[in-house]
Amino acid sequence: MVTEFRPPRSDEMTAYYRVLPYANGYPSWEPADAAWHGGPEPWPPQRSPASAEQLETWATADLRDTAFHPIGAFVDGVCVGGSAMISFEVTVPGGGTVRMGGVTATGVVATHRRRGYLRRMMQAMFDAALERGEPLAMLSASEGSIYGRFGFSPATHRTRWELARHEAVLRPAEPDPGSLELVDAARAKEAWPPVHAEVRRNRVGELRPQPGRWDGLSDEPDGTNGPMRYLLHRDRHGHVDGVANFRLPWSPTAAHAGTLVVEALEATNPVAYRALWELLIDFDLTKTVVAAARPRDEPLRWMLTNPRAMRVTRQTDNLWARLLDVPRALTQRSYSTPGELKFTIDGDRMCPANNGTWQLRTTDDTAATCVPTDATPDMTITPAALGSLYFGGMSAHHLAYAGHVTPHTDGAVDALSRMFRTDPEPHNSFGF
Ligand SMILES: CC(=O)SCCNC(=O)CCNC(=O)[C@H](O)C(C)(C)COP(=O)(O)OP(=O)(O)OC[C@H]1O[C@@H](n2cnc3c(N)ncnc32)[C@H](O)[C@@H]1OP(=O)(O)O
Repeated sequence: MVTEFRPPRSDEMTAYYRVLPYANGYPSWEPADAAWHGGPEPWPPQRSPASAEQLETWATADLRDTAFHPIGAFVDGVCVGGSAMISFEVTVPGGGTVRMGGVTATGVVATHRRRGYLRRMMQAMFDAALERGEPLAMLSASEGSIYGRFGFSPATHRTRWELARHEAVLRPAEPDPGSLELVDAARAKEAWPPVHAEVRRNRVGELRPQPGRWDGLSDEPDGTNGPMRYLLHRDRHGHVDGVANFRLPWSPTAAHAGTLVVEALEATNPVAYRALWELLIDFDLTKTVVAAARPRDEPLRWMLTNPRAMRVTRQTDNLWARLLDVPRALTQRSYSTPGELKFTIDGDRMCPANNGTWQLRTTDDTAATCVPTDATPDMTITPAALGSLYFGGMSAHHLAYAGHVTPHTDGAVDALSRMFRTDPEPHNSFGF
């Protein structure tokens, strides 16, 4: 038996897709009570396996895409597993961007699982990302127990909340000098990228969108979910500074009838943000608003006269991060305070160059250095914990309490927390 882990050849691309759950109509994520989509179903609606034509379309597009790096597991020439990394840029603390390999499209056929094929594909993808100069990897995890062993750890989070219309009363504010407009998909496609570009500059965790990111926006109904609706906000000068899209799905049950589902809402300033929500939370003939992929630190809560009216129905990790090249990644973000930390990493089997003791020095001008040192470390950090700390959304104290950070000197965890924490929290509004 010959087992290989390598990129699929162009004539193997459709076989490669056939091993992936989403191409087969199999579920792609775990069931959950309050599903990520707005509806009440715990799993996404059933999909048919992709047609031969669909597979060809994906293959043609992905073969042209220089940012798409597929990998396959082949047994005697037959593809039994697949994964891919997409080259992205992600916003990091300080507002800069870092090159990142986003792991996606992962599956091993059910007959070949638990034989180490994913581990081998992951190692090959890490090695290739390092060669391309990507010091970070990220992914969204189908199940929470799989990816910690590869050094990933939650870096951004998302929240699903519901708001009953009769309780959704906003605190008074100055009148909005701008305006709102309902538009079609073609207009939304034009308006969205510049709004997202500005949001992305100011939000740690946001990704530079892939080409074609908004191509799928449409006015066509999606079964009982109905058509997508698009709402723009313009400032007093007519510049678009906020966009939202939402649906009004049909429901067979009285309990879920009258739900307005907000798919996404992005605004570059608080006035646009408030104006978009003001319309959506008081939409005639609805009774509930559901937003399924929102940041944990949603300011709308604090615009309500009754903050408790926003009921969180699900909160979990979103993107997980993994530092592939510790010194390179750490010197590409900036830090809240100047300082110096010496920390040890050991046990990183997949990226062994990360092991050792490092001295991280940050200064007022936000430049940082990270070099090997023989000095006594202030703490030991697990490779995975560094992924959570990197984006600044995870408490160093929590990680120490849970045993992921072991302090060796007094005040080490306080210093780690002061230097790494970010506000607002990291968030990313779309995945990959
Ligand atoms: C980033 C994304 O794309 S998320 C989508 C992931 N895909 C899916 O969930 C689809 C269904 N599942 C699958 O196709 C496969 O089970 C995969 C891809 C998750 C894992 O592939 P495998 O080849 O079976 O994984 P592999 O044998 O390399 O396992 C490596 C380790 O992870 C563990 N592991 C693998 N899958 C799971 C799981 N679902 N739950 C818990 N542990 C798991 C293995 O036990 C093994 O543990 P070890 O390090 O202690 O030896």
